[in-house]
Amino acid sequence: MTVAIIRFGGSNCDRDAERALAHLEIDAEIVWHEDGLPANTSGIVLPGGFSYGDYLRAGAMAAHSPIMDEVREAADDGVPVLGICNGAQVGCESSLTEGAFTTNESARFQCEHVYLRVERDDTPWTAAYEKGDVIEVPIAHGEGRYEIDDDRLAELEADDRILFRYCDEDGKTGPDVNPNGSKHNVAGVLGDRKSIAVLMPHPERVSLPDVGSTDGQGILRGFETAQ
Ligand SMILES: NC(=O)CC[C@H](N)C(=O)O
Repeated sequence: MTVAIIRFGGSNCDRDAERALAHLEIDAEIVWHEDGLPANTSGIVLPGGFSYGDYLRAGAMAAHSPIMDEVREAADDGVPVLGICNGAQVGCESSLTEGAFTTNESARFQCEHVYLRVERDDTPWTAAYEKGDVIEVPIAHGEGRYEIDDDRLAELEADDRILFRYCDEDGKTGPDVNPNGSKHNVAGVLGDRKSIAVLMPHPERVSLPDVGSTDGQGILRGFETAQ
């Protein structure tokens, strides 16, 4: 089992993901996007960063790399795919997941710890938690406001495809605990199967005990659970 962490020009959280996965003894390697997916790929991380300097819209240019066609095919074959922050933006821009991550309501880059409520626990990414659990995970983005049209959001909610919502310490969601103005406090969503997920917060930054919290480990363990 090898998780391919796809590096685009401007990715900067690829090594963080590699270290966090190594700590969990999940085999992973960084793959330059122009080299294509290795044949033994059993999982895919679209890491955080500023691919192509966030030109046009964050993630929009990386979404056009030919490797994203391979990612789509692998995802359709059931290979687990996790998009983190800029990777979440790439995921939405390449239609792996629905909606878009747009400029924060504050119009500023925000770097802070937030609370997330686990909205369902029957996915590889959340099997380590219980539905309703609250985890603390950092955000670091300027374009993290989840946007989607109302009808489509209602369908996603009816299909139970919202994975995480921003909340307070007690798990209450609402406009006052919404760091970036995301619609319905959405912080992470599933694609058209449970093995495809994207989220704006950074689980790989709270996975090593040395950095003070391991709340994000369960999300990365999805690569084991999905096998
Ligand atoms: N940490 C990141 O991945 C940065 C995300 C993105 N480029 C933004 O600022 O919105």
